[in-house]
Amino acid sequence: MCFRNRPPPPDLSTSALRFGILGAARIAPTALITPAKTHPDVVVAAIACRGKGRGEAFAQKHNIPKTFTGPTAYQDLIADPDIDAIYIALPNGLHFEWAMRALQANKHVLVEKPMTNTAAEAQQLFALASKRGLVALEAIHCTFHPALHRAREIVDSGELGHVKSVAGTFTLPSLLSPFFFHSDDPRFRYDLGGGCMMDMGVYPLAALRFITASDTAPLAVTSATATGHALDATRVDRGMHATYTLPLPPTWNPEAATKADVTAEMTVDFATPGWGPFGLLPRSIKNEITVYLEGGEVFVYNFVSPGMFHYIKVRPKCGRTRYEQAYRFRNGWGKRSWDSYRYQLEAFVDKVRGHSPALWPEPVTVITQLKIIEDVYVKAGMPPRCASSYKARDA
Ligand SMILES: NC(=O)C1=CN([C@@H]2O[C@H](COP(=O)(O)OP(=O)(O)OC[C@H]3O[C@@H](n4cnc5c(N)ncnc54)[C@H](OP(=O)(O)O)[C@@H]3O)[C@@H](O)[C@H]2O)C=CC1
Ligand SMILES: O=C1OC[C@@H](O)[C@H](O)[C@H]1O
Repeated sequence: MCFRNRPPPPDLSTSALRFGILGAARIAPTALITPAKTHPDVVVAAIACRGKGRGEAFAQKHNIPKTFTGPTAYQDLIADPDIDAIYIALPNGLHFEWAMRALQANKHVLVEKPMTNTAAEAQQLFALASKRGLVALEAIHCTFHPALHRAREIVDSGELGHVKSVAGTFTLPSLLSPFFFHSDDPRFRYDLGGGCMMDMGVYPLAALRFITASDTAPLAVTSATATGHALDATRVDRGMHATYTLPLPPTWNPEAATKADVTAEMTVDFATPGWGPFGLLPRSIKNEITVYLEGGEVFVYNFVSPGMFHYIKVRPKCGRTRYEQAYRFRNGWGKRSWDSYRYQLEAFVDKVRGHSPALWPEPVTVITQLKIIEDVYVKAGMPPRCASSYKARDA
């Protein structure tokens, strides 16, 4: 548990950005409702939920003034002229349709990760946003946190020389898995864009691309091994291990850029089995990135939720190991109390307001990541996630 000073609630300006949420999702309070409480320019104004009772209870619990329920709830919320931006916290396979519908209604969109099921869909979505002058952001929150920026800075500083390889792991032990997911979770449904690579996989992939400044470069997938989920073993991955070659900018590692010897590796799992006799010994949660450089290693503990707690271990081959933490940017910007979701919201609002966010992923970053995910599935012998049947009228 983390005890940190919370700043007092800000005065809301009357012109604050008015968010509507699609889906009374578990992640909505963490990703938007709580961060919005400390953002002076954001109001969560409406929630849309298919179930009447659930929607009303959610609205009451989170003090959301307007509730849309029933089969047309999502479309009704999107059509509300009182709403400026839509937060889409639906199963992955529905992101494209509802983000497109929201953009068509001239709303900005904050879309949960992964942005869409396919790279082509993300391309279409960004094209529409750009055509209409709207903001579209994929909510890979950890890359907005100063901790990942600091790790990138250390790697980039050259103090440990050139990058040789990078590894990211985000796994949950099988013992804890049932506390996180029900058996009917959309994460296990192929038709809803499920699979561990689509879910937990987006974090190490985005983080290792970000920390090594290869976030706009196409990674070549060199191997991928999926462990099928018991509910749909040939299409839905419970776990995924993938390796890549990483085209780092030549200024970083000229030798490697020509020999393509910078490698990346990632492992994700919804439910890593135990080990030892009969697999009875439990594993722990793993949530870490390591960059191996010529002169040592940079290790980030808890790269997924660094706002809660994290550390960056810089371990030179010669010399003393040091530990760093970064809850604010080096220039002092940010707040110790902000988590990654709060930094992400700050960036979103800055973009809508025409200011320069501390980080803004270009469409190519998001589209490339989805293409890499498609390649991973193919390499692992599983079908890439299916495209939405939704046909946008204005795309
Ligand atoms: N940024 C982050 O840290 C996290 C992001 N996520 C992402 O957020 C999204 C939602 O995840 P999570 O909060 O766990 O999801 P939940 O299962 O808690 O909620 C999903 C919502 O989707 C709606 N929904 C609409 N159609 C369906 C359907 N066919 N089956 C199931 N639900 C449906 C439901 O809304 P209704 O209320 O209308 O019934 C439900 O509330 C995912 O894309 C996931 O990847 C998830 C966890 C963490
Ligand atoms: O942070 C997370 O951890 C567990 C995942 O299933 C979830 O979707 C993800 O965003």
